[in-house]
Amino acid sequence: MDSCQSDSSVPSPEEAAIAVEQARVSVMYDRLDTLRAQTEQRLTDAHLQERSGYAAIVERETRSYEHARRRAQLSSVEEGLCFGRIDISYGPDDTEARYVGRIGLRDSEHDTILVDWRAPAARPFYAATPSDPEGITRRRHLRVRSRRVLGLDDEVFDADGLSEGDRRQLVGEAALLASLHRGRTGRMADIVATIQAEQDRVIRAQLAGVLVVQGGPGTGKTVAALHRAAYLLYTHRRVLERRGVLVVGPNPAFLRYVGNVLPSLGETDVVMRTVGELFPGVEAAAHDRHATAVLKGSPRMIDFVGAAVRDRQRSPLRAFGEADLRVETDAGTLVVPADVCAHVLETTRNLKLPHNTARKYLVNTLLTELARAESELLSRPATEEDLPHVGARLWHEVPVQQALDALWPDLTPQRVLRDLYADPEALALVGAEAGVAEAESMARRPEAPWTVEDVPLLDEVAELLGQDDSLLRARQRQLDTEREEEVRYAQGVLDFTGLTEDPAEGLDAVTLAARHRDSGPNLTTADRAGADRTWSYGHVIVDEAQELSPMAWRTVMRRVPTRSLTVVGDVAQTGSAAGTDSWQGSLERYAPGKVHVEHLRVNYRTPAPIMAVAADVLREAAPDQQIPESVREEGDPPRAVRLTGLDGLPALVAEERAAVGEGRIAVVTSDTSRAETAAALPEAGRPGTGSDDELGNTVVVLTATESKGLEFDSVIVVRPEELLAQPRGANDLYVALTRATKRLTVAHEADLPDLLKRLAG
Ligand SMILES: Nc1ncnc2c1ncn2[C@@H]1O[C@H](COP(=O)(O)OP(=O)(O)OP(=O)(O)O)[C@@H](O)[C@H]1O
Repeated sequence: MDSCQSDSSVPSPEEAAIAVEQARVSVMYDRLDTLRAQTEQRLTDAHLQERSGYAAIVERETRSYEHARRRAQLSSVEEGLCFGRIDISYGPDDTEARYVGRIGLRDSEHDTILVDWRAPAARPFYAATPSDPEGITRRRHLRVRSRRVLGLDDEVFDADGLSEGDRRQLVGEAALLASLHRGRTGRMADIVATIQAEQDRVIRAQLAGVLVVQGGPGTGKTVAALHRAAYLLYTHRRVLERRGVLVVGPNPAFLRYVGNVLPSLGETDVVMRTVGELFPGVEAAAHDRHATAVLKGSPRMIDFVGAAVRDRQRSPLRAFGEADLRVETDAGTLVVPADVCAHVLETTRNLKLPHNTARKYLVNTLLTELARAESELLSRPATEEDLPHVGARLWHEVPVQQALDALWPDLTPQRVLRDLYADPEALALVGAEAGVAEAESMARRPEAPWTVEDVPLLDEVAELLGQDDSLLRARQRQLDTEREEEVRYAQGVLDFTGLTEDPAEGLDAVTLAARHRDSGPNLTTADRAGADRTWSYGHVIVDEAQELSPMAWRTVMRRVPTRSLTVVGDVAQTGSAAGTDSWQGSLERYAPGKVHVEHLRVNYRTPAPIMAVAADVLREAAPDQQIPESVREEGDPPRAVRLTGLDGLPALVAEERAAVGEGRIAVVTSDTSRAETAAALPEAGRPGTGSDDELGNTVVVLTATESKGLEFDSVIVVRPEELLAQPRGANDLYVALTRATKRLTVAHEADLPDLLKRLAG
């Protein structure tokens, strides 16, 4: 079937080529349909399998899971199944046409008809350049919609005939530009059909070591990092399927924005988190004020946190204001003398065990001393062997527990920090001990929510506390609930298959659930990894990594002891108070000699006229940084508009709506003007409102920080003078200006800042 042929009886060369490709593509879709039908059938067969016995049931469940996975993968590749072809020359008259697509396909004879984009055989499709064609004579991009081949873009690699300018030409320029001109939807799309050579190097880099991808705004760092995750999962599936991949992003709105890309590439087993979500059980989204954020992110917090935990290990004098330990019990007042208490405390500390583990030693030793005191008080001599039993009995008396808890309590990370923040005296004491004079600035109410900056501190405390019983207990409760669920599920399996419980054979729902759990098909690696603070991931990708503080890096590194990371960011966009301005400075200590930096230099987002405005700001924000070169030379001229108040914003937004049609508009403000701007535009969406589709709104109001990593057809930057007055003002303004894919308006009330004078002309 070829709908693209014209009515004329002689097709043009392009029409003829399209007809040839249509025939090939149709074969691929036919094969896809066959595979889908087969998978569906296997899934049904697995469900109906009649063999009984544990092994058969477990096998069936495992197979069902695998078939369901395959079904999901086959259905995610419908659009754009095949998007490219390379012609490889092995000699005169010996050419192979190799097709590249979202997955690999073989025909019924087992011959390859489509190569997975991640396979080594597909590499030349992305990596070939006119100066290094990698053995291919032609690269062809196929434009396919709804199974129809609509058009072709060819690049012929005839290196001899090319000028230097042509050599620098981008890979598949026509296909790339077509994809860049598309309007924005509020969700990032995959770029599998138009990955560029410099991005391909990043995507296919080796798994080991720390790969830093440094690049200006819009150079495709994020999208390349996500494709790298898909590539690594494909290439190193056995390692990564077991250990999982973690992607750390700057904020929840960003994670939702990019959340489509991996599923569209057929990958769902990736854990996505912000730094504020890295500590299971805590979901922090708010940030501390600038100075507090700097303090909490600084390595000085390592000593501070250590001092905070030591502060909970107290002498009777510190805990009760008395040198001896005195406890009122049923038998009378028991006394452990000050020197004995001091000795026990010192010995416990010298064990150098985590706090909650060491507590067990301290409690047992002091219970023995209290037992000795009781036997003396009652004049009832007890042997050394008796004392532990007496101590165990004393532990059941509430005043005993309270007294020992006051000396060396069982702690959770949350409790350590919450108590400390709520107690200015303790803050001052701990600060003095750790040399942090400004510690009191961290004071706050106990009910205040956790901030993103607290999360690395919680993680640090957790390390010092060791295995925490209360968390274990919570986990145990969770496991119990899961187990109940599994039993219910297993019961369902039994009911569904018509197998009845047979206690004689041991076939019951509980045992089946246990078997099922051991084979583990229903709990994915991502599920398990995400819930476990001490999980070691196979690979970690950190996006907008310039925002991470030294303390946040420690938290991330704990999750990847092998130091297999992809770190993506732009030191010129650092807005966070404690963020990075040198990759080597932040990372070298964790992986000496293993940090490798790749640069992305081409901007795929911002047209040249807008980038020129941003470049003036970049020279101020980060004079050493290279200005990315825009792929798109043309674009609407950016403009400055003077407002007399924010009530002028709705009219500006209306103009932009008219200009971008279905496209999306962001109004970017300073932190101080955010509320006022949102009030002036009540119809606009705002992140953090909890709605999943907040970025799907046509118009959104964002601060520069919230806009990180996102992009919009039109951007209105409000009150640039206020953005510049923020602590990393020039960086914030740079971020705001570079969000635009088509149009930029700067709405100012004060005089236009000098940095933006280009807009005045
Ligand atoms: N090879 C490509 N083909 C098509 N589109 C691309 C390509 N590379 C990048 N893009 C598009 O360019 C835009 C910018 O990419 P991305 O957001 O990954 O850049 P970034 O470097 O992370 O930017 P920022 O630093 O501002 O967060 C996205 O819309 C992305 O889809």
